[in-house]
Amino acid sequence: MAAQRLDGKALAATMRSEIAARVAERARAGKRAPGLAAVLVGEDPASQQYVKNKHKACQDAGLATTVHRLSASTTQAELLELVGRLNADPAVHGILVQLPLPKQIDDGAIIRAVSPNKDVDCFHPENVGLLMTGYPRFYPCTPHGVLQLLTRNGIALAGKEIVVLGRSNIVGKPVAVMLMQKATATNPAAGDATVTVAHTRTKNLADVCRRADVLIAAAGVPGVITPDMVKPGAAVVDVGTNNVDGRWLGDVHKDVESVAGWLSPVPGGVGPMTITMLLYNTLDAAKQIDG
Ligand SMILES: Nc1nc2c(c(=O)[nH]1)N[C@@H](CN(C=O)c1ccc(C(=O)N[C@@H](CCC(=O)O)C(=O)O)cc1)CN2
Repeated sequence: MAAQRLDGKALAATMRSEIAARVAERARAGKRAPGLAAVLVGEDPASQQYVKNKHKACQDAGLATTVHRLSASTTQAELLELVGRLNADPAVHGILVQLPLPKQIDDGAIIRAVSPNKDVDCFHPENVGLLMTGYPRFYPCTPHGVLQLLTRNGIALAGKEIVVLGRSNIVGKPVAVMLMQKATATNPAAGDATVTVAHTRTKNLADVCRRADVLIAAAGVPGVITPDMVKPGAAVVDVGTNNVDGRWLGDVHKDVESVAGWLSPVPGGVGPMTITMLLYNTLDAAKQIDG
């Protein structure tokens, strides 16, 4: 039997209208529109597309959004100067610097320069620390999108065996932390699950993955999860967005469809949720800053 679809496009549309309604409510109360400043350095085609999609999603939901496009030869000092101006601008509640950055720029220095109060990507070490210790200021967008996709489809996580394939700072590490954390009133996006983090050096990777009730594939390797690595009926979330010859391919092989109980597609799964959770965080930042 074919897996049920974890439809990120449909859930993103629902959540974006919920966000738009809350933005409209704030406008009726005389509050300033939540403002997002996106910074794009260079001409990487995928990054250009992501920023364009983020900008449009913000506009559609009634957020105030600006895109700052800088040339590929921008220096670190020039980028720091722009980030400093955005930090000081009261109309900007959220700042996102699209990654990856060109080689001459130290992305860690830029991430640390964004005000933690406006860090809607949740990449700043202060926000990572708050997330890790169970007092999140923001939730990182892709991990939060994964949790929403699972929980809003009725997939219970508490006590489940979850395997995360991938250990990046953007996805693997934070999604593992969120999935294992105890759910509390101050930390509702938490899974209460038993989590194993696997990666390219993991021994017996297929055996480890097959233990999972929920498998999160975030390795960035097209088709790396094959049907023999999946427990029958498991929920499989594909975080991979690999552009191969102009086509978007996930980390999950298409034949997994016949083994899994639930499967998120690529495109149309986690990607649209990542953008939605950015809108969610920008609204949240506006609430935290303006009330
Ligand atoms: N500052 C950030 N940089 C990067 C992040 C991030 O969260 N913040 N994540 C990734 C890229 N990313 C968001 O920026 C992202 C990747 C993919 C998608 C997406 O919607 N993918 C589509 C397929 C592509 C398409 O149709 O255009 C999908 O899966 O349906 C959105 C955002 C690295 N950099």
